[in-house]
Amino acid sequence: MSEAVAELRSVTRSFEQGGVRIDVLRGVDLTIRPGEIVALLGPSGSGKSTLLQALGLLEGGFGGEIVIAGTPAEKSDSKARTTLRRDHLGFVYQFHHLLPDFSARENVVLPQLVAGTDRAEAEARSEQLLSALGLAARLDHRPSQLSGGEQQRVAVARGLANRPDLILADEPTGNLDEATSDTVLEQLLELVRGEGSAALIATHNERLAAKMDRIVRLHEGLLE
Ligand SMILES: Nc1ncnc2c1ncn2[C@@H]1O[C@H](COP(=O)(O)OP(=O)(O)OP(=O)(O)O)[C@@H](O)[C@H]1O
Repeated sequence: MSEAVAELRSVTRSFEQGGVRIDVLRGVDLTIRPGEIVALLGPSGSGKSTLLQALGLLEGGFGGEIVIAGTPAEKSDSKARTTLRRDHLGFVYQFHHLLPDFSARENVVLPQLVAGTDRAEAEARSEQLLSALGLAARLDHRPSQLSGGEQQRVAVARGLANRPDLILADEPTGNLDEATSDTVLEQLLELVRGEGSAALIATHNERLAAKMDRIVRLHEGLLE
């Protein structure tokens, strides 16, 4: 059996607001295997973003165990978490957060340079990913010169740029119209499968979730 790319064991997270405590995650267990594409479903406010944040290693405050590529993250210091994130994780958000002053190509090149890839290789990788997403003619456009669906595709390319073992996607097509959302998600799934990455993709959309390998649902703080 190959090692899990990520594991949550009895993960908890509570928030306190106005003296009221909400237990958002109440003991979540989840194992994601290499190459597995998992849909994370649950109503608004059920904790999907919170669960993705547990795996994203940027936020604290979680109980239980979070294991990325065999390394228990809660026992790692912030430098080690940054390394884990850089070496194993890729992120795609609902709103693209592209750098407005950089071209599509540069937005995909930059995270690779940060990770130590040389520029020629990073540029080739960016062109390959953006072309696979139908953006070969948009490499030098800035985000403001791209449509919403095109911007989101650049964000997908950026999330995949460093060949992560696990993509964490929070409503990656949530701000797009239905037809565009379907196209972008299909392309995301095809690319992720082609690359052999695993993915955890939060969505409200059952139809899109059905195209993934497995569905997990958040209900009252637990996965079912
Ligand atoms: N920083 C915070 N402080 C207080 N409460 C929070 C915080 N972050 C999240 N919550 C609460 O935790 C619950 C789960 O939020 P979360 O964003 O994880 O849900 P979600 O399933 O992703 O929702 P949506 O589908 O609407 O994006 C919500 O009730 C939210 O108000």
